[in-house]
Amino acid sequence: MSTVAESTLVKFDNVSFSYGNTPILKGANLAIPRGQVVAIMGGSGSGKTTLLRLIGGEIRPTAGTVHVAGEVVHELSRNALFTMRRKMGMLFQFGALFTDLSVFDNVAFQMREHSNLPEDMIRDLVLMKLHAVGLRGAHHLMPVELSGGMARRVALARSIALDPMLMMFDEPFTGLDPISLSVIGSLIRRLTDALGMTSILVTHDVQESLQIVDHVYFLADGKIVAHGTPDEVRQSDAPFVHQFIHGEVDGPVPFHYQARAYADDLGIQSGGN
Ligand SMILES: Nc1ncnc2c1ncn2[C@@H]1O[C@H](COP(=O)(O)OP(=O)(O)OP(=O)(O)O)[C@@H](O)[C@H]1O
Repeated sequence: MSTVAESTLVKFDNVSFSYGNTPILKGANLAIPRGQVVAIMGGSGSGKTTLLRLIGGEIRPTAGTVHVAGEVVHELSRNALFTMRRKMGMLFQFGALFTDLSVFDNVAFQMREHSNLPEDMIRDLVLMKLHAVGLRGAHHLMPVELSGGMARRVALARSIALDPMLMMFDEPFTGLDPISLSVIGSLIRRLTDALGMTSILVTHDVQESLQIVDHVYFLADGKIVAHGTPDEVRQSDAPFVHQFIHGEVDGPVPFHYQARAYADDLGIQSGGN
């Protein structure tokens, strides 16, 4: 019997994870309700992508449990994990399109691979997904003919081809001009609502994500150290949250990578004696 509430889609219970001897997550706790768009923020290398990979079952926690839709991901059989993954869509920053396939065939690809739908139905579904991202008229183009923003929208249409329950976005805004960036942001929000999905966004783009998310989680030192609604985080006095939201160079997330004393590197004696 599942102990995870019906309304919770993703839950981390005391999850730890290490790459070799390097601990990345150290007892992280997190609960993401169904239907929400949430952002995970944290310093570079804090483990945000690792968190997504744990949800997708690509890697296993060294301690604790990751629940998705009431199932413990790392206890699933190979087949069950495969089925679960088909309910997850992923859009990564460098999630390139197949360059030798048209826009239409890029979006149709997964439907053809993973369903027995007849071609006329695939055609209608592909055009519907492309319409949702505003690119039905571009179905015949090749990826090389698209702008960066259009390519990202096609990748988005492709990632929702199989109507996922959960979408994971890793840096979806990187490299986009301001207009394309807000188009992608509002599409993430609108598609999540219209398709009844849940979306997790890993991003450094604070201002854009605060416009579209329901909740923000801050990851630091292997744990979720703070979370709240956009209004709560904007008003937060917590130093870590403040540094992030206001883009301050130094703070709890240090500017300098940990180093020995400067004097030692320069080969001079440090002061005092
Ligand atoms: N396959 C791997 N093997 C060993 N170390 C890894 C591997 N993948 C990531 N790491 C390390 O684990 C840490 C966390 O990586 P992760 O990609 O989860 O961070 P992140 O928060 O997404 O970072 P960024 O914002 O810079 O993308 C980093 O220090 C990274 O160098």
